[in-house]
Amino acid sequence: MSRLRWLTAGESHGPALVATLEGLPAGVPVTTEMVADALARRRLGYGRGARMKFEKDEVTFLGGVRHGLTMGSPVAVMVGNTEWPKWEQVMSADPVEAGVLAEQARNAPLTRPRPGHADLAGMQKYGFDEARPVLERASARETAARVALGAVARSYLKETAGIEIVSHVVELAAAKAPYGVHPEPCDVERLDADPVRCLDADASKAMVAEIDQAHKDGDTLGGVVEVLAYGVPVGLGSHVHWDRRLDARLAAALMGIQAIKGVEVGDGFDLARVPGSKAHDEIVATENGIKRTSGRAGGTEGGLSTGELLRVRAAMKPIATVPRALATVDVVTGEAAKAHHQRSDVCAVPAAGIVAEAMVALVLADAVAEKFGGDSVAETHRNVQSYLAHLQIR
Ligand SMILES: Cc1cc2nc3c(=O)[nH]c(=O)nc-3n(C[C@H](O)[C@H](O)[C@H](O)COP(=O)(O)O)c2cc1C
Ligand SMILES: C=C(O[C@@H]1CC(C(=O)O)=C[C@@H](OP(=O)(O)O)[C@H]1O)C(=O)O
Repeated sequence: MSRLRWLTAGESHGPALVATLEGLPAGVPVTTEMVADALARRRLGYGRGARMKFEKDEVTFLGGVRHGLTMGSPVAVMVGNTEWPKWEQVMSADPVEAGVLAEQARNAPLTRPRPGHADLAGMQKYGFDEARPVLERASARETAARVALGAVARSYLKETAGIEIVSHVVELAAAKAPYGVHPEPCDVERLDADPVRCLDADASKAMVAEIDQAHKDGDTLGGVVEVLAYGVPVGLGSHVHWDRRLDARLAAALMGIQAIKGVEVGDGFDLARVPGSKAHDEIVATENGIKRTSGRAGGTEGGLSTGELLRVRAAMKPIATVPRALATVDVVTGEAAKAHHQRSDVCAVPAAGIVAEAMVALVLADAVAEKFGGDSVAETHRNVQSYLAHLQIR
């Protein structure tokens, strides 16, 4: 089934994140600049914390790419954490003398687990007496590695099938963009220039105001992002088994992003609130072939892509490290305490949109590789063209 395999490793304050992607054909255009640009987009967004301002993402390809093209071998990419020098002892892979560690304020044991994070359950499960070994990996810093692989997957999708992916913020706390299906790709540069990556100017202003207020209140916010994929051919995924369904694969991938608590395909939960006559996309014959009259289903039916615009949404909970710290228990004393808080994002919804784009790209790349195979980009492209040219019903 799955033709692509991918993994990430690395901690938030370790030397680097690394990621590998295996199963791509040869000939996918990939450059360091392409990945660096994708990572720069992940750093965008009003409401992010201090670390985003001073940390740089240092991209190095370790394998799989030569002279700007993949070779068919596993792609390995490293994203350096420029914070590392401050954490060299605290996060050292090799043992460090107790005396040296004791001098490190950063090494103070984190015994007041933060609600909404993996801290407490992770400490209990893995047998740690403080949260550092849990939070280092649970941190959304890891999403930089996914975005790096997502950039490679996007290039593959564009070259082989002409698929383009973009996300935008549709809700941020109480501020909401008007409903729209967006049949044509937007100007991505303009969208990225918006402080919250929202397509509606009035909603964008309201979202910025929400963030300013939360900042003043010592609070944090969540929101909803929508990912649109243009040019997805009919027939990715399948109705024949639950784990082949494209909608299920997209939902799992989006839910796998830190802090994502809900996923919708197309109109999602709203579809449950309207009668069937208003819930589905009717099929009509047009000069350009068979089409749907609306995009409520979000481009999948029965677990298969329909060839219409793919549209999925992900809901992010508010940042869990709330400045006005939440109640917890000090696990050493057993006494009531306030959760650890040093610095944090007020809102990371625009960044979560970029991560969601990467996850959608990886799922679609897997589905394209599975359906069309090929060991070179040219071969995959030929297979896509031939399939589309020979569709019996169109
Ligand atoms: C792009 C991005 C940035 C994030 N930044 C922060 C942050 O600065 N502080 C924080 O407490 N949580 C942040 N989070 C969320 C936490 O990592 C997440 O809430 C936590 O791991 C627990 O979420 P879970 O219950 O979904 O696993 C961020 C998430 C994403 C996707
Ligand atoms: C570093 C990134 O995001 C981090 C995600 C994060 C969390 O708890 O998820 C907490 C913050 O890190 P720190 O605890 O070091 O301040 C964010 O800055 C990043 O996105 O590159």
